[in-house]
Amino acid sequence: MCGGCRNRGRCRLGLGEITIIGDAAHAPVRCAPHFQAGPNVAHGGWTAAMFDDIIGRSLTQRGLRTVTGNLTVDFFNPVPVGEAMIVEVVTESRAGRRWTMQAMLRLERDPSPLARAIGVWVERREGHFERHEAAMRDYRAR
Ligand SMILES: CCCCCCCC(=O)SCCNC(=O)CCNC(=O)[C@H](O)C(C)(C)COP(=O)(O)OP(=O)(O)OC[C@H]1O[C@@H](n2cnc3c(N)ncnc32)[C@H](O)[C@@H]1OP(=O)(O)O
Repeated sequence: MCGGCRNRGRCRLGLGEITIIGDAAHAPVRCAPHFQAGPNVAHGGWTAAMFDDIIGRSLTQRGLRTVTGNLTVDFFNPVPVGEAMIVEVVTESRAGRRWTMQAMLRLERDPSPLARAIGVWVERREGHFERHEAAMRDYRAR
């Protein structure tokens, strides 16, 4: 679970446990009603956040300490609210610290993709968060 939900013990995005199989992964997801945009349709930002979290956590579960470098989402069909869906993640390639990842979102019982994400995750250098904290301290002191 991400830092925002860990203390609550519940993923507010509605994302389930990730199963890792080699360099691929899958997870059950369900868009909660508070992320509704159009009638019974998920906000596109939910779909992007869901992909970001699932791909990032799948890498974390593989022992890789990464952050999202970039993320592109293709929206093929409206994503329903409250419906059981599956996200499938594959590793496209690795070059140095850069991992190119792809993921698909589909209904639990239908193979057609609703949305696809492709992006680059970058392995963090040691002290990543400490440098960020220090930069913010400097900024606030200005
Ligand atoms: C457990 C909960 C999991 C939840 C998952 C959620 C994931 C997230 O949302 S993370 C938050 C969003 N992302 C961020 O905040 C990242 C902000 N960016 C940064 O901190 C830095 O730009 C960072 C770490 C990506 C790169 O900085 P730095 O470590 O100095 O690396 P740098 O030397 O510039 O680049 C390293 C490599 O990455 C590549 N790279 C850097 N930035 C990007 C980018 N935006 N896109 C693609 N590639 C990139 C570089 O080209 C370089 O490649 P190569 O080694 O082949 O030359």
